[in-house]
Amino acid sequence: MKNLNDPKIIVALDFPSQDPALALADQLDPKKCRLKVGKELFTRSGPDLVKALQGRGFDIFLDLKFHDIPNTTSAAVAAAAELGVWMVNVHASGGEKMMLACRERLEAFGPERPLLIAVTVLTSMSDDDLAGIGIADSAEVHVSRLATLARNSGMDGVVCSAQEAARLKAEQGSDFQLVTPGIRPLTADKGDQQRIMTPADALEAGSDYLVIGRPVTQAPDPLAALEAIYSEVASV
Ligand SMILES: O=C(O)c1cc(=O)[nH]c(=O)n1[C@@H]1O[C@H](COP(=O)(O)O)[C@@H](O)[C@H]1O
Repeated sequence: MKNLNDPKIIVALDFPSQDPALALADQLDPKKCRLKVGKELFTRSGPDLVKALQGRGFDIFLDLKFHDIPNTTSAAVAAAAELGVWMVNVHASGGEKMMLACRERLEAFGPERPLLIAVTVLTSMSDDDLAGIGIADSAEVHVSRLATLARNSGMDGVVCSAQEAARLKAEQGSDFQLVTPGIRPLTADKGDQQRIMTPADALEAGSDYLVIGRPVTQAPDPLAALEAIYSEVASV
């Protein structure tokens, strides 16, 4: 991993409450990773926890995957920007008007606004799961469609599987940020993820940021697990 001032690994702090989240953060280094605060932790511990993590020097990806009518979603994104988070996300399935409203609302925050990212198809979903919600296309095709919609709606990038990264970089261009969860080091369990890739393969494929949760947070020594991933990708 070449540039440690722009850490490419985002550790998902999927903890039930503030204490274990801060305990893990205190074992990590803001020069080596960013942190993701998601639904469970934010619902319990809220903006104060985000501020506590920012106070420790970490950039925060607020992963609340907003998906609602344009007025509601854009107001939520503005609230995230006021919190000073580095990245915030919405569901691309919310549509063009919703995403455009979010982007327009963020303009007021100037160049320091958060990166605005759209979730395409969740990495826990297979082609069969998509069929179950009435989408006959493969995940790869549907992700491409949603990524094009997201770019045309002013998004800075998308959340997708690293399996789709090479195709999306070719289709959307190198500036369009690819944030890829479903990352599994060679020795890790797949868990509930379906569309997975190793950290090194994901970076090779064009991922800009790797979102990694349990392989780090559930490891007996989380810092050692993070360092092992850095070693695994050292040549990329
Ligand atoms: O938006 C996300 O971060 C996200 C999107 C997606 O499609 N899949 C996905 O796993 N995530 C998040 O990425 C993290 C993955 O965690 P692990 O599976 O434990 O590595 C979780 O916090 C998920 O909420």
